[in-house]
Amino acid sequence: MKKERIYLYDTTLRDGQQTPGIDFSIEDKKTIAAMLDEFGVDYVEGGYPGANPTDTAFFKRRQTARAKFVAFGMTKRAGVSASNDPGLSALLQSASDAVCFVAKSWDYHVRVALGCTNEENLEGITTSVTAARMAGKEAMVDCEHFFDGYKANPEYALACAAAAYEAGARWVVLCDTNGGTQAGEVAEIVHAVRNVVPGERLGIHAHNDTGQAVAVSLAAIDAGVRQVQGTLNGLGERCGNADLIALIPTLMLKPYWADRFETGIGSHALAGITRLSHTFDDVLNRAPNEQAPYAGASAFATKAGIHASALLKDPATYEHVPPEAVGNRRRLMVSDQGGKSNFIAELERCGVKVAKDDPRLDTLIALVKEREAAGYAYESADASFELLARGLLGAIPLFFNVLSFRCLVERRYDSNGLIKTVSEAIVKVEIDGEMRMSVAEGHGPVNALDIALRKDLGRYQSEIEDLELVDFKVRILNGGTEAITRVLIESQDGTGARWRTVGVSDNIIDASFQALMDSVVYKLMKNREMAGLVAAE
Ligand SMILES: CC(=O)SCCNC(=O)CCNC(=O)[C@H](O)C(C)(C)COP(=O)(O)OP(=O)(O)OC[C@H]1O[C@@H](n2cnc3c(N)ncnc32)[C@H](O)[C@@H]1OP(=O)(O)O
Ligand SMILES: CC(=O)C(=O)O
Repeated sequence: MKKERIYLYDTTLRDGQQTPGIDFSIEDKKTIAAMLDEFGVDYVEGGYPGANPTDTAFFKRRQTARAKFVAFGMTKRAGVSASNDPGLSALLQSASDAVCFVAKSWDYHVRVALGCTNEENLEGITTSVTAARMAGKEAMVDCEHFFDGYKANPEYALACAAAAYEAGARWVVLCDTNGGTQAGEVAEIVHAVRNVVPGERLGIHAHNDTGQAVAVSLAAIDAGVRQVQGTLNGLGERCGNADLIALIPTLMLKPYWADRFETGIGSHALAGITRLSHTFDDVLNRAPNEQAPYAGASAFATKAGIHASALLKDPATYEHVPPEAVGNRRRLMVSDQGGKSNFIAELERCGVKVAKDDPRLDTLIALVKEREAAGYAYESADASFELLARGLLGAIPLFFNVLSFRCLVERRYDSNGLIKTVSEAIVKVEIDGEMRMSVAEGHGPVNALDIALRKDLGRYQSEIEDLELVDFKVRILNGGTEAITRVLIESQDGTGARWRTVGVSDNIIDASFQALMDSVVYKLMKNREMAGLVAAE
């Protein structure tokens, strides 16, 4: 059976830009357009030329090599001719391959938001599409509020879709602008629209206000539309748009879709989708969503011993698709939910081999479970786990011995009576039989301790110069005056490697110091490339 083509339309740079807190620079836009182009989507909607200086400048030249570069904007205003509408002119003069017009298709909006007649709105659609085509551009129309409009006045919503189609729009896109339409309703309405516009000219643009944007988009495809609009990581106004990072693998890997449809994305590119998702988060300067379908760090992770045991026998037992297909990886994590299989897999990842019947493995598991009950979280602290395991199963050199540490937080008043809070720390360590004492001031007690600990480690000092703390999280595990505190620290070094360590105590400074110590010791151990050297033989 010949597969039908689904066209992928990305609106990250336009609807994504409408997300609260998102403000792309022109350089961001160029980077993102290039990423999308290389990935293989069919259309990149670059923004709204004429609406702001960034978008106007961005449309001075074509920004994609392969994908069609689309300018977005509204249809001609009522009461002016096409040639006298500055908004329309900006779209037509932009260096785009296509123009996507947003048009009203709900008579209530025509009356309230536009304040013109239904006929004037239809005329605006026809005139705008014709003008874009005459300018040599592919024209398409986003029928705003189409589903709500159809429910209120089906004849008028259909007349808007038909006007766009009859004027020669390549795509008539049905938008669930307020994001409340249910998947079943969308399917029903798409079937009705196909009486006036053929499915191969219809698109869907869904918002995620009920958490169903991907489901709604798939329902529309099932009902006959052949273009789907969405964004990277589901960015978009309010709760976002259909997430292309979830939608594309579903279309390509699930036989229900893949047996009938194809996209312009190859399987090699699909294996880069996790990287695409994370690189995009980097551009936004935000942490990736660990639970994101397909691309999240937890998407193929398990803590559960029963799952890990079966996964090691055959990954298909607990995976709906192979993680490699989307460039992600399987993670069997150690925790109080894990059995021997989780531990053996994690130890192997660290380069430590241990037999399933080695009694030290039972000791390690018991120790991890006991410590987790006390508040440690080893699934989030890979380096602390490795140190614990290597200490128990093999050997870790005693690089240095901390004899004591002290922390002081003092509130001082200067001569003008202004308050200044100062943190000071003193750390005493013994290295090669010699005692060294370091004193440091910091922005807070933990910062002061960190500086003091890393100030003078004798012959190891040069090895930790590139060590950097990149994240510090504190969690109070129980309330009251005897609260237990868990500190998680993320560190990195000049090689770009990152590792996480944990400390737990009823004293936040003590918990922080444990996590700091683990970070430094892990770095020294990593430097020596100890993998294999301390394996439990
Ligand atoms: C569903 C969506 O996401 S659609 C995309 C929404 N995105 C944006 O609005 C972002 C970019 N927008 C902008 O920068 C500005 O709104 C501009 C530059 C487009 C227009 O700015 P202004 O001229 O100051 O108008 P303003 O934003 O106040 O109001 C929008 C106007 O467009 C009109 N309009 C809205 N949709 C349409 C349409 N499809 N066709 C014709 N006119 C329309 C409104 O009736 C309103 O007209 P009015 O000024 O006579 O009341
Ligand atoms: C066009 C658009 O973004 C919408 O209707 O939601």
